[in-house]
Amino acid sequence: MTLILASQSAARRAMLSDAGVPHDAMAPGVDEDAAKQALRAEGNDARRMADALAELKALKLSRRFPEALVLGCDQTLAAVDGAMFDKPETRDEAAAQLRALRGTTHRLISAAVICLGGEPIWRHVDVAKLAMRDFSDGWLETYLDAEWPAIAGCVGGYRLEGLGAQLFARIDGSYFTVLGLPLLPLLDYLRVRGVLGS
Ligand SMILES: Nc1nc2c(ncn2[C@H]2C[C@H](O)[C@@H](COP(=O)(O)OP(=O)(O)OP(=O)(O)O)O2)c(=O)[nH]1
Repeated sequence: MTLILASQSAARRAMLSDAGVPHDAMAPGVDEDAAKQALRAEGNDARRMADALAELKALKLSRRFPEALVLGCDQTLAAVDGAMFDKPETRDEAAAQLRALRGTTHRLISAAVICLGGEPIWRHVDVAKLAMRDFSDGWLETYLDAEWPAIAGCVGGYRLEGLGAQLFARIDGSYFTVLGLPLLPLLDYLRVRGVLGS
């Protein structure tokens, strides 16, 4: 049975490929901004947002390919005060987000939903807690000189790998969840489904 990844995320595609999961990747073709706005207006928290957006993406392609397993994913960030951050559109926005997060612990919530025949059949939400150190403004500029615009596609305005490791004092949770996919629970399920060997 084919697995379709309903995602344009390079990180998600790489995680699946590197883990030996055969899949086709396709853009989910949903208006995420409109969906996020509606979900926020309904008062959904970061966890519910991630789960609902992951399902939306998976459902959209599952209706087109009802015979395939379709995986949708989404990641949200909740700051210690409950504020939600998304992907920065400018370097200044990335700087502002990182200044707001430094010296605090925030949560990255990564959700995955699998649909078959237009119906959700599996879902998992995983949370990582990241304690960001109180880095200096000077160090922040060094980081952005090196990492902008590569971090423009990342929730929170950072990549953990590479120089991004210097942002953090401590991380509790899965590396994969930080990169946007609850990979280990997904692999478990794919073994149950017989997509992967056990
Ligand atoms: N390489 C890397 N990517 C990260 C990291 N943290 C988050 N990301 C990326 C993974 C996802 O592509 C993106 C999370 O944003 P979304 O969940 O909205 O996914 P995105 O719009 O990129 O793709 P999709 O909606 O799945 O088509 O941030 C990290 O530490 N390293």
